[in-house]
Amino acid sequence: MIRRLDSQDPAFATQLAALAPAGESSASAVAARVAAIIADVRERGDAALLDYTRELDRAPVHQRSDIEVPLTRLQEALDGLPAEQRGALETAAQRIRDYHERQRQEGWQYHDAQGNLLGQRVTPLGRVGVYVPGGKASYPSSVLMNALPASVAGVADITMVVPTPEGQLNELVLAAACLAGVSRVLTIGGAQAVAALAYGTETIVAVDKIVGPGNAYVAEAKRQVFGRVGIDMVAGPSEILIICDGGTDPDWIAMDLFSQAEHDENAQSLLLCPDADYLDRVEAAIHRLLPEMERRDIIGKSLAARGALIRTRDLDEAVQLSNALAPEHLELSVEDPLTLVEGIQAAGAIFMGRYSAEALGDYCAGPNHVLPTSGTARFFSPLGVYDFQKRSSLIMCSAEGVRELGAVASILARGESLTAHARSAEMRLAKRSRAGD
Ligand SMILES: NC(=O)c1ccc[n+]([C@@H]2O[C@H](COP(=O)([O-])OP(=O)(O)OC[C@H]3O[C@@H](n4cnc5c(N)ncnc54)[C@H](O)[C@@H]3O)[C@@H](O)[C@H]2O)c1
Ligand SMILES: N[C@H](CO)Cc1c[nH]c[nH+]1
Ligand SMILES: [Zn+2]
Repeated sequence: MIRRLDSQDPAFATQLAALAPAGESSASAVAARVAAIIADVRERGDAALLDYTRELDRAPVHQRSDIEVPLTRLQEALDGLPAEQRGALETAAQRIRDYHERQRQEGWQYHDAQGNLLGQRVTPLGRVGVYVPGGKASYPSSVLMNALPASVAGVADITMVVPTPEGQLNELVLAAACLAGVSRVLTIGGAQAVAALAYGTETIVAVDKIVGPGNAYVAEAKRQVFGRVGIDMVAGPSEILIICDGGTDPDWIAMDLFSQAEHDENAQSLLLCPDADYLDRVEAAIHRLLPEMERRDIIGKSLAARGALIRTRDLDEAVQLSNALAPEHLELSVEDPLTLVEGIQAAGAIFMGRYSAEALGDYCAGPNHVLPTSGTARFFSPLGVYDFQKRSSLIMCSAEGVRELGAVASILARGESLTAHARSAEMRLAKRSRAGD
């Protein structure tokens, strides 16, 4: 059910490469389908949205108002939650907000030696679209993780889209949208929702940036509309990579592997450990615990397709392999994680020590659970407040301050044969700023 690999095996590199996400052929079929959906939504607007939502989500939507959830319904959902669920959601929201408040960037400025003011102004994006996945499961936690950083950044208009298969609203998702201060909720999903957010329709105002995870159709649609709007990242299926020294309860590790496998058949769960006996015990735990899982079919398929228990030479080699894979979630389930973490170069989120289950980060630890996947942690970061802030450079030259700058600019502009640039700078060297002075 889950393969065993050994890093000392000559075939290891090939075996590891075979665990990469789905290949080019399925990707190009998805790309073609997505391009057609985007073109259709651009052409037919709301009518196309209604058609795709009926076809792909099997939802009974016939007019524009059928795909919008009134804001009063969000408050009703929050008020109607059992006290235990409401408490958990509010605790998670508060912890996520507290963490993200620390990410907010402020502008800055200074005066140079010539008396010119230089600086950076930081402002929130005006309007963002938040994609909340909803095809195979509902994700109230993703509502909080996407919308709260936008709200902390000061985004005034947060449009949330979420598919509702068969038209079934999820009360926790609506309640989370209420807590996160979402401005508008539309029950649409997939490439059609991304297209509507990027280009606008009769009833949906186009946004400046689209964030949030989703399946292959959502990821591809975000890739295709990038440039028209900003996006956070192109996320693939969920991943977990665990480095263990053999000292953690094997049941805990088996369950941590399941926790990402249960998201998707294409999710990836890897365990790296130098102790072969320990890997035997984890494998036994996997076989014993899997039948108890509600989503055992998905977990089983995911572990068989992309999972592996890998014996490494030592923990240092495990760190090197992890750096090469740059996993979305990395657990350092070892005695001294603070030393091991020093060697980690790329990972979306790092969970340190035997108690730090990845699942805690998914819901309520505080850091964001929207993370780079498929090796993109080499250059992408977790979703954060910084994704909802933009920066403008500030330059204010004084009559005295311009002298040195103008002379330098003039020389460099003439070196580029850009006479207008040069003269624009030179004119300010000689004259006062106001005509007639
Ligand atoms: N990274 C994160 O933070 C995070 C959080 C939660 C979920 N996830 C991931 O997000 C994904 C969610 O996927 P999902 O499918 O459950 O929900 P989803 O909302 O991403 O996708 C559902 C939509 O896909 C579209 N779709 C499905 N089949 C299609 C087809 N044949 N043609 C065109 N469009 C089609 C439909 O429009 C449907 O509304 C999973 O991979 C999960 O692991 C990631
Ligand atoms: N593990 C997912 C991100 O890869 C996030 C999530 C939401 N709910 C449970 N898990
Ligand atoms: Zn998860």
